[in-house]
Amino acid sequence: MPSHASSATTQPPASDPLGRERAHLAQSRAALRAMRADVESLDISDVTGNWVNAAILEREINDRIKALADLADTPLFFGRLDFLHAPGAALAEGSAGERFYIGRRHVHDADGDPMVIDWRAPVSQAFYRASKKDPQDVALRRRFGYTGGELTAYEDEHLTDPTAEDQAGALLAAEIERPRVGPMRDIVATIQPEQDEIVRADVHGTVCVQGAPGTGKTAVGLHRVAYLLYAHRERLARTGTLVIGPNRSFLHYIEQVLPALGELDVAQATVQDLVAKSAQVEVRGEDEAAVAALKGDARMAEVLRRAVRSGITMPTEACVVVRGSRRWRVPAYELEELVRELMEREIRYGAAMAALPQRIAHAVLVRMEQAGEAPDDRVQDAVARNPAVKAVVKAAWPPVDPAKLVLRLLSDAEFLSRCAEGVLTEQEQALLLWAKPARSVKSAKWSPADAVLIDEARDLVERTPSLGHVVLDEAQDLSPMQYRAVGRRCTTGSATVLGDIAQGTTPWSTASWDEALTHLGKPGARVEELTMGFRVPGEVIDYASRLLPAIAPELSPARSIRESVGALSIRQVPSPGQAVDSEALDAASALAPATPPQLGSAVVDACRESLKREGSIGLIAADPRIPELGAALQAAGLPYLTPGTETTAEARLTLVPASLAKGLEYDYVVLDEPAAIVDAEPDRRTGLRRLYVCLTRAVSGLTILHARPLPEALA
Ligand SMILES: Nc1ncnc2c1ncn2[C@@H]1O[C@H](COP(=O)(O)OP(=O)(O)OP(=O)(O)O)[C@@H](O)[C@H]1O
Repeated sequence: MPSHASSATTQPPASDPLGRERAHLAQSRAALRAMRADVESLDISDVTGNWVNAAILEREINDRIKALADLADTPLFFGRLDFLHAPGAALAEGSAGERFYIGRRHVHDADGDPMVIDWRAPVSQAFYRASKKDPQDVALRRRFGYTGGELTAYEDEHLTDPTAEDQAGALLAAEIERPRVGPMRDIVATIQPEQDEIVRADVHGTVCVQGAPGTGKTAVGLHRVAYLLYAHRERLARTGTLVIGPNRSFLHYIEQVLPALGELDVAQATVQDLVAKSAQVEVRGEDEAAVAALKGDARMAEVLRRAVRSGITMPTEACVVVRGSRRWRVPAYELEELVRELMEREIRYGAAMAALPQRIAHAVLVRMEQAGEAPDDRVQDAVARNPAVKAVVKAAWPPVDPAKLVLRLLSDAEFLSRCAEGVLTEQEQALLLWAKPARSVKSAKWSPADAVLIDEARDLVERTPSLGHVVLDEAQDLSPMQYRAVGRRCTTGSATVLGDIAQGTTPWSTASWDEALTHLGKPGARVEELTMGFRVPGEVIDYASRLLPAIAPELSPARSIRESVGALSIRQVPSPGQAVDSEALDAASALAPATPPQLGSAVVDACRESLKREGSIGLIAADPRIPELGAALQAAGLPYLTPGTETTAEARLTLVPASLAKGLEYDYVVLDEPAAIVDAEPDRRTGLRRLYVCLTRAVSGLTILHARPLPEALA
């Protein structure tokens, strides 16, 4: 079997297979260095005519140099495929019997022959999908283990040999259990078949992924963007890609994954960032839950549609255009017809406003022609700009400022009632109105939900530009109006929607994916389910899943890839004079759910214990308990970070408010007082869902400390 590695001059003997693989790695590294040196030595002085081109080219070259960087602590390839036959003429890279090394990026030698194949190339797909049942012509799949940047082990699967025993699994387990320090890592080496199906799904279709905590939804979404950028580079570079996450600390946690895969140009934002930017208002206010839920209700779209069009007025007088010595008259009934016709067409308000003067001018031109004149396009444009025509347009189809319009809706009861009639009840209308109406757009205390309304109004006036692909993570928390806001940013593109109904913690959280996809404007999109958990140990996920009947009865519990015994520890901290009898505690907590100071010191002890192990530690607690625990950690001399700050080998403990825990993970989690986490939410189901999120953040171990009784299902 020909191999590019075999051309090496210092080839170790066949009796040292690992040595041979290391030699191929060394040669690949040298080839990558040569590729980088080629780019660095490019002289662009005579190909760039002006400084703008030069700047663009220079940026592209710099990006290319960055993309060709050799990551010191990961080897250039993580796998090898030996095919039995020619993979097929349609495959871009590869020929009969050849051996392929699969890695993060493509590396070729001086002759242009591949040393490492990009994991996204068609030929690499077999690395993720081939199985004994369907070997896809793969004779051998080899997975490499590594420490730092050096290969230390390998594991073989002989897919076409029925007598061969599989050893695969240990490296995957080691990869998953590798202690977490720093931001989220890529999973290219160990993407699983069910995940790969989603990663490589067609760019034209929207995919929605329901998955229990830790099933790899975020990882899959990020790898999907990287895959799509590889497969449709030009198109997506033009239209743009965007990853939407729930908050800044989450975005910070995931921000290194795509650059590590060589993708530097993917935008990241929260829904709030996105709409506040386009709405051009400062968000400084908060709505009460009921008000926010109503503002996020899809019915608001109809209210806004009516509001935007509320100023349209039928002309009652003729339009008289004077040109030279002649006067041209378009009667009121004809103007009305033009306005009605535009109203019936489903075009944006602003586009119709721009079309109306041209329509009126056309009516004038028809009259000119009837009178024997031969006006051309320039005359039509001049007529469209005529003050008489402008005056008619301004009165009939007045300009709309989206923020001012929403301000009026929320302050003017009569206007709101006109726009909301038959859509919202009177009580609902009353709920929407500001107690103290704002004077101006600038001084108004806009809430996040208001910004979404303004964004919707803006889109009714002027089409929001669409991106090529949008990944929407933690989607279950979006309101229908937020789904619409995301949907209009991918009207001509596609989306990957990731979420878990059981982790919905907003009052408006998604009840069904079909409904959510309809609001997104992608009805009928494929819904896939991921069921294998990679984060949470079996014992912990089983424990957390006891909450499912109360929080999402339609979902089945996730399975875990690992059964690590002893991963879960539950400790009750009795306070002096307080019975540990749960009935008594229930009665006590109903009155005043105070938490004894002993809990704080037990929590500090648990943190100290966890810090003796390797990896990151998250202390998760109800938001109101954070100041007290922060003080306790400080008093004990334990330095801690806040979410979004990168953990390092020196600073490994993060104090996490329950409201920010979603999407994050730590090797060891110390969970403070579950009852307080439940109580911090407006209703019990949301509280239990928040607790479910917090219980499922640990990779290796979870310690729960409580003084108050645990919620029933967990007791
Ligand atoms: N195929 C895989 N190989 C190795 N690790 C994986 C794999 N899939 C997922 N993981 C790891 O499992 C952990 C959980 O993944 P991820 O955060 O994507 O899950 P999630 O479904 O988004 O979880 P949550 O619902 O809690 O947000 C991460 O550390 C991720 O790197």
